[in-house]
Amino acid sequence: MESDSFQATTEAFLEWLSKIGVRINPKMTLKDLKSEGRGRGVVAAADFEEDEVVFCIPRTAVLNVNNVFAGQDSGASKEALLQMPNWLALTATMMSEGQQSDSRWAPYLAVLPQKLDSLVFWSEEELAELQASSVAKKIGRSSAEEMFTKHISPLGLGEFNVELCHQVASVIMAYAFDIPEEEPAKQENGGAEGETDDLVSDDGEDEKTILSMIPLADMLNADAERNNARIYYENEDLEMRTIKPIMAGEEIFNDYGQLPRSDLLRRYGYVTENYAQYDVVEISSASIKSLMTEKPQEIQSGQFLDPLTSAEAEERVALADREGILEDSYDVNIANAEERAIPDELLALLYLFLLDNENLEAIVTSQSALPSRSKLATELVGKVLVKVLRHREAEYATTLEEDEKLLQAANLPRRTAMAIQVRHGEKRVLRLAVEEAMKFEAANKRMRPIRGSALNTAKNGSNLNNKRRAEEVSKPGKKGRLR
Ligand SMILES: C[S@@+](CC[C@H](N)C(=O)[O-])C[C@H]1O[C@@H](n2cnc3c(N)ncnc32)[C@H](O)[C@@H]1O
Repeated sequence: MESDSFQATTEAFLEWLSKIGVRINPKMTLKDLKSEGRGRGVVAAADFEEDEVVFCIPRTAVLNVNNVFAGQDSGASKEALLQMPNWLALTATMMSEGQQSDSRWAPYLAVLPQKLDSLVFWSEEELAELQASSVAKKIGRSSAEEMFTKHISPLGLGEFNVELCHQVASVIMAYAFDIPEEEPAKQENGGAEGETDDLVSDDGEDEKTILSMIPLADMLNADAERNNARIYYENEDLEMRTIKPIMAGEEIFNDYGQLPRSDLLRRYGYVTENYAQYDVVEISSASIKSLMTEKPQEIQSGQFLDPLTSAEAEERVALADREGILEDSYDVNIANAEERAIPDELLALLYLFLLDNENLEAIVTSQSALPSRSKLATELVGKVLVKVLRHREAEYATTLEEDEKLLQAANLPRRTAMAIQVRHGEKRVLRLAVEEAMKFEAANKRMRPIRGSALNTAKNGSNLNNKRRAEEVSKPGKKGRLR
């Protein structure tokens, strides 16, 4: 029976862990949580205090390129692996270990899943349910395949096929940790220059890290607000410790990061409501430019903003670039204590598109600079932003309300339900941003004129004298972020 073999594999894994020196707090258990949709998970069998060790893993038990090739100074395989990005080198290493029945890590490899629900495995039809979510363009299936063929195929690992590579690489994406490298190994690891390792995040610090599979540490599930443990790397051993008291019967959760559900689905193949707070929608600067150039925009009934010519739009885009606020796309979020829903840079781009010629020239010649956020948020910027956000929402094939109805229906296939949750969350982000943009009320005095308008625009803008302007500017010619 499947559950018998699942249990037997778990037991063999636990036995192996103790043989290789992993010390496990007897108060933790590794449980079958399949009925709750979470595979295996770590559960407290008795109460834990805050900062108690759940388990301790010697570095030698970790599966990474250094440990697999420990003691081997050079050699064709190792040399080839060192030329690859980290995630690809680990993929090759795991594939190689997976083909050796006497692999030191065999009982560990046996508990790893054959397949996840991460987006790389979705069919075209399933992906279509994500509608206009930007995540659909970030899966990178074919670029990964090019890498497999270029780097892994020539290694002659016996069984090579692209599906197997995807399987292993997706497990790495969902299970691996980037851990600080040990001192003696410092010279040994690293991807080829110029090739980025975008499967895992690097904290951006100088510390050298190595992508590693850490047996048992990767059996912890995660669920945004339920995080109650974390891994510490400072010691010789890697330690999983509680970060708050945990009661008997509670699951022990790691933290996979503040991921929007789109990315959680892409990388880990699941979503939960607790991640909705991190949902995000991308607004491309190209879409804003085309809205500003394509036709007169009705700002409100009978009042129109004339389109810019392509040359005028280009000039403003170049200025945005010079001012350091041009991005390919801007993330609109759900506001929280650390972050605003609508980024300053997006407001600044709209502001530059909407400035009248005199005030545009003042910025071009560095007589004035982009103002602070409160002054960027003019009534006109708000109205145009509402258009941009609604235009973005219209790119999704269904409405927020239709998605709500669909989500209430029982028996949706798992992937369809997850896709609807993602696209529904993104539409909610857009609706909340519209509410915020509608509250913008800073004066429009520097903004381009609106035909048939009661909006307060050019009448003050054209009279603006330099003294008044100087009150609002920060350093003339100052470049850079507004935050
Ligand atoms: C690091 S592993 C955790 C161990 C995993 N449950 C197992 O049985 O191997 C990450 C994977 O666990 C699953 N997972 C983690 N947290 C989850 C959650 N809150 N709900 C559902 N699945 C979860 C997802 O399949 C994810 O890709």
